[in-house]
Amino acid sequence: MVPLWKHYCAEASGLVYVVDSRDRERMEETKSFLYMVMDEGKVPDNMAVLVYANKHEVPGAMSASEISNELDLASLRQRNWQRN
Ligand SMILES: Nc1nc2c(ncn2[C@@H]2O[C@H](COP(=O)(O)OP(=O)(O)OP(=O)(O)O)[C@@H](O)[C@H]2O)c(=O)[nH]1
Repeated sequence: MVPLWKHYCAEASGLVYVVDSRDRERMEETKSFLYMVMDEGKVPDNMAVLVYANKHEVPGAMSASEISNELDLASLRQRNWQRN
C-alpha cells in the first residue's frame, strides 16, 4: 500500500489523514509519516489537507491543540488552515 499512495496523490483533490488521539507513543512516527506523504507525494500547497483525530471522546485522548502541537501543524503556514 505505502508505495501506491504517491500515485493517488497525483490525482487527488484532497488529503484526509486520520490520527489516533489515544496513541501518544506513536505521535512522532505519525508526524514523520504525514510530512513524508506531503513531501514525497508532492502534495501541492493548494490541496486541502484534513487531519482528522479519531477517538477524541475516549478518556486519556490527546486534545486537538496537543495533537496540533505534536504534529507541528503551524509549520504548514503556507496553507490556509484551521483547528476545530
Ligand atoms: N470510541 C471510538 N472508537 C473508534 C473511533 N474510531 C475507530 N474506533 C474503533 O477503534 C477500533 C480500531 O479502529 P482503528 O483505530 O481505526 O484501527 P486500527 O488502527 O487498526 O486499530 P488499533 O491499533 O486498535 O487502534 C475499531 O473497533 C473502531 O471501531 C472513534 O473515534 N472512537
